[in-house]
Amino acid sequence: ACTELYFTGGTSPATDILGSVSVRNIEGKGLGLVTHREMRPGDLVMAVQPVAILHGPQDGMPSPDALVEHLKASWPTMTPQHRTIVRQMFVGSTTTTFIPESDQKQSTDHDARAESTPSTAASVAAAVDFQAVVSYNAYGDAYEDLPSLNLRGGGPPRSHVGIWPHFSNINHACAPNCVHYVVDSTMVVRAVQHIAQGSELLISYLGREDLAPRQVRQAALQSRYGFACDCARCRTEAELPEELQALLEELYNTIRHELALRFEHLALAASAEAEGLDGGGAPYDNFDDGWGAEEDVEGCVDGTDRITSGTAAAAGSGSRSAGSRTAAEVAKRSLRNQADGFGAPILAGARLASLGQRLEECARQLHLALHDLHEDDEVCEDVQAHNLQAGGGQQLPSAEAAAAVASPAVVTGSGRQLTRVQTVQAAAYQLLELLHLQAELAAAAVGSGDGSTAVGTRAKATAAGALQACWHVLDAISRGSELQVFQACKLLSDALQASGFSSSSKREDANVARRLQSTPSAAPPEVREAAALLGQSLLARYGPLRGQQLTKMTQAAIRASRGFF
Ligand SMILES: C[S@@+](CC[C@H](N)C(=O)[O-])C[C@H]1O[C@@H](n2cnc3c(N)ncnc32)[C@H](O)[C@@H]1O
Repeated sequence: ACTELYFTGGTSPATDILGSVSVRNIEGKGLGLVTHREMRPGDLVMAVQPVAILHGPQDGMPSPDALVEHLKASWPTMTPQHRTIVRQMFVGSTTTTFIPESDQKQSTDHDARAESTPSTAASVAAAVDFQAVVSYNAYGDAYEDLPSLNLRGGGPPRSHVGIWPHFSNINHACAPNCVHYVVDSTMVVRAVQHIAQGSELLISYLGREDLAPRQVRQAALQSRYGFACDCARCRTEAELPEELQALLEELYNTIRHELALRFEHLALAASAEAEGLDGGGAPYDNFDDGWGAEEDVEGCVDGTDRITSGTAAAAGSGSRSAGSRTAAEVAKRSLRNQADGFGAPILAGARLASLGQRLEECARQLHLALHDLHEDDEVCEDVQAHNLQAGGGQQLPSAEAAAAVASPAVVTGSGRQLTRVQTVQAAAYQLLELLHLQAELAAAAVGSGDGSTAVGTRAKATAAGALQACWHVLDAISRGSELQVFQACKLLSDALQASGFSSSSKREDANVARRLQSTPSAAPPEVREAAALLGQSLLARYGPLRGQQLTKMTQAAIRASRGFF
């Protein structure tokens, strides 16, 4: 259902499409949305039009305050149904009384009568806490779904801040069973897992912060939405040994506040050097990575987050790249942007080597912790442990530990409950991303030399392994997310290039999806495997697409991912 939405230029369904779902009281959470039938990955939960929305340029997302003013101003002309929806929205307390479905129409009619004159509408408006409605229910992002924007031939991506009916009833989980995104002005929600009939439908409120360890996620949710998250992932992570939880937090801080910045500095220095400037001596800690201080993030529209307060949206630039990319992504993007100016001397240089050592040391610590966890974990059936046990833990050299941590075999768990190992990997996601980047750079540096050394081959294997591990981590905690789709695109592009199935020319790449579909057996196994992973991500995000539609969506996703990384 609703696949046309992705392909037709800017037109949105005139009416809301709602799957078989309804609002229920959920213990400890107030209201929530449950499904009346079993759902599969890709099933549509809803495609709904906003009650109120403001658009802006990508780097100028409208502020929550502007949305508050917009709501107030449009109140008199809003449909009675929309007014009722807004008045019943969560405003900071979970004591909202649940209105049974059978009474909802009645109450809507009653509200419509009560507000039929402008003066009653004005007095009702005075009683609505618009600020709180926006704080707890609005959602903003620096851009809409990029592959479908691409398909619809839309112009530059627009930012948006809005409120959508039904969507605002969905509660949060750190490894949710649904994905959500905006196409034009339509909010689309789809199931990304098998969901049993009667289960609660859940999304993530966190954006990229869902790649952080439990303490960081919990602090964000508490300060922005006022609740202590007790989801399955949080509970599993809370049961990890305390030292391991502390290590994950430490690794997260090291990666985010130190190593990603150093990688970015390396990129800037490289480009300065390429231009003949003396950029190499600048202290890395003077670089602004676009994240701002941790405290600054609080209370802003954080990328894919909902709005957290009426204060200025997206502190700083208001763009998703500042608000919700991981620090590793920022570094990656920066490096790729500079790719033209990159010279082998920098890539092969001492700085890359010392960064690599720091990363490998982090990976070694994580490897040892995973090794202990595995030994400790008698029922860890779906974890293939060979790479955890390789080298007997303590003795494993750090480079091999890095390769082992980056191996996707660690995260092949397919059970519906996250394993403890999967929660550890998810909390260390940014380490995997940087390992991938570092290995890719190392391979490129060797490649620019004699191009065929064992070091280069190993680096390439580590890079591919780390990228696959990233995909699997995302499959466990945010299947169907934009990031998972884009990581799959990168995997496919890399596999195509490595196998020689496709040249690196863009024109050639644009035909990749078509060729893969028409002659799948002609593709080498690693290409078919990467194409299958991309297919899974696309199914979860966009529902079942067939023939031409799937080909077009694959091409659009690959194009959009190029602009992203
Ligand atoms: C957009 S509303 C979601 C619907 C809301 N539960 C209601 O009663 O209308 C967001 C609020 O729901 C509550 N909430 C969402 N996810 C929760 C969770 N996992 N645990 C507890 N409360 C949650 C929090 O109070 C949060 O501020």
